[in-house]
Amino acid sequence: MTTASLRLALVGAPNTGKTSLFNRLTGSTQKVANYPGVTVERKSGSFTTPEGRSVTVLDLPGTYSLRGRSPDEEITRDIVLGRFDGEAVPDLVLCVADATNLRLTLRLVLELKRIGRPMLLVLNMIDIAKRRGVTIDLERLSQELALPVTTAVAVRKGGVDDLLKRTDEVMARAQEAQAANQWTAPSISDLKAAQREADRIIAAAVTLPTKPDTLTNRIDAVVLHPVWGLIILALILFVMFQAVFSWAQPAMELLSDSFSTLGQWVHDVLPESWGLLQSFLQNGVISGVGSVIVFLPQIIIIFLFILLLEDFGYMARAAFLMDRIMGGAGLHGRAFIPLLSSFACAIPGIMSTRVIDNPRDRLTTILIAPLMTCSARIPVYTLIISAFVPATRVWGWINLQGLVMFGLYAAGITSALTVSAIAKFFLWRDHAPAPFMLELPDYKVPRLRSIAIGIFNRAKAFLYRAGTTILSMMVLIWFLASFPTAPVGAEGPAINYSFAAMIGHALEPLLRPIGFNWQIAVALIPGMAAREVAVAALGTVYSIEGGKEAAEQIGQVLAQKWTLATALSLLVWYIFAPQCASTLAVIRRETGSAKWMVVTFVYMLALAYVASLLTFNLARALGIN
Ligand SMILES: Nc1nc2c(ncn2[C@@H]2O[C@H](COP(=O)(O)OP(=O)(O)OP(=O)(O)O)[C@@H](O)[C@H]2O)c(=O)[nH]1
Ligand SMILES: [Mg+2]
Repeated sequence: MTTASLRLALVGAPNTGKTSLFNRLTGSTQKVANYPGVTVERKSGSFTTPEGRSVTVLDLPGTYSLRGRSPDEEITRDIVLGRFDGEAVPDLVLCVADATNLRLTLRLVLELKRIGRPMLLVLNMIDIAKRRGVTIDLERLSQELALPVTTAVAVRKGGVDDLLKRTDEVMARAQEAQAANQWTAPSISDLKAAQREADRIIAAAVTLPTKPDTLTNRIDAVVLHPVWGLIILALILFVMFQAVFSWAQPAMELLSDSFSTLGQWVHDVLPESWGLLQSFLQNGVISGVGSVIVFLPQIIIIFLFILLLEDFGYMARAAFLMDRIMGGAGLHGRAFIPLLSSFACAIPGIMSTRVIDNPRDRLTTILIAPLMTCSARIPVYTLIISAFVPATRVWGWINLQGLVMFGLYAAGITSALTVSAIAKFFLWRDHAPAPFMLELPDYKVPRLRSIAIGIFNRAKAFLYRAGTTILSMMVLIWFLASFPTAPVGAEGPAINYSFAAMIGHALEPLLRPIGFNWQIAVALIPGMAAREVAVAALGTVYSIEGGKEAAEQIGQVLAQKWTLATALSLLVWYIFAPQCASTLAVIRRETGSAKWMVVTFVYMLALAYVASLLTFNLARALGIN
């Protein structure tokens, strides 16, 4: 037995459970969801087989063929063929199939055989196949394909035991299983021939139940209905935003009170002569970082909804429903899931545009993804909404704050569609998007474990940001807002003499037309590191300015210091402004040029300024002050 690590690659059609297998084998927590195109990168992990072989396993994007039609499929092709930079060909190709739907994976298996690498076919989701009464003659299948075949249930403990055993067996005979690489890119007629062969093998080895699964069809009859479907989609989103405000409230108040108490405690415990440290801890660290962490309950609720819908299998349906509307705006149906992922954060959203094969369709999607309301905007929106929108109910049952939040999300979506329509009109009028094809997965009962992991990962990322980017920005802002100290005998709050005030006042003339004061100007620049920083920065600036009454809640301070017109203008600013440096960096990486990064920055900034200018002046003209 060799001591060098064996290299194993997970290859298969999209949504067959490759990442679930990867997680089960390696103990990782990579993202799993019930729609095609979740994985768009190569991920590696390791484990040891029962016989003690150490294995490096690669999780790859799903693909129907090695032709490499889109950037994510190219990654899979290059790894499998050994063309990926710094990566040797895999020692074993683990071909993963959905046991309830073998057609497309078997065609891929026939193509993969031409590479001449040792292979093992895994029929995953055998639990579902059994429940539905699908019977598969494994011996016959193995004979027909001339390959070893095993079954697995990636999501169940012990569900990969047989797979591990078979991996050892195959590796022991790996030398014999090798052959020369005869792969060439298949033509359409090659694919058709392979599909006929796959269908023949399925007819020989698989018996389908007499009563096919009708639950998925019954749900789809309602959910995909051209009218009911859209109403249901709108209702789901509506309930989600209502929940974000109503359910999160108690937890947020608890967190907010805890941070105030902590701040007060630090204030009381430290001797008066330690004023600088006192101010640093209370105003910089606790009030700054605390003002962001308070939003954790909202982030958790929004992700609970999104993850449940993803795992249930609804998201691919939503993409299908939105295809017509998106097509009208010049977007490909495949853009839906990347745009939806951008609700979490534009960065994974932009990365998941890799599933779009046409470069123009992909670029349009990348350009508008930052307009979708990412979760970093939630703190900014919530802070301003809670300070200025009364928590009353409209028609007795609709939470007004939730309604405004819904409106802000809708504004983000509408503007994204508009920008796409404009881009299409001016840049590529002659280009018609290719027809949209997406396999609709069967509905599955959401798995508690993967929902929990998803929420945990999101919460961790959020807290990590609070502890790193946001904390370090807060230290900087506290410093800028505290130094230089006020000269002896000076009047007014000391902050008026600080660097922060100097910077803020320098920028103020530019921002006054849109209703921003110098404190907002100070918050916007560090807000480029992460949007939430703006909230924390306002917290720090106002709490230093407030002096003794600093324990007051930031929301109450804003309600006193800003006019409603300013608040509205800032909300609108946050819909459009390119307030995130990491997103710009990812645009540069994914488009391979600085050009599109600059284009995004400029168009979003222009949009933000004009929209805020209109909002502020309109609000004042209407007498809202
Ligand atoms: N019941 C059951 N569900 C499974 C099994 N394996 C995966 N799933 C579910 O199938 C869905 C897809 O799983 P993923 O692991 O994301 O599939 P993937 O092949 O990585 O998908 P892509 O990255 O999009 O190619 C998820 O909802 C999983 O929970 C299984 O063996 N049994
Ligand atoms: Mg995957």
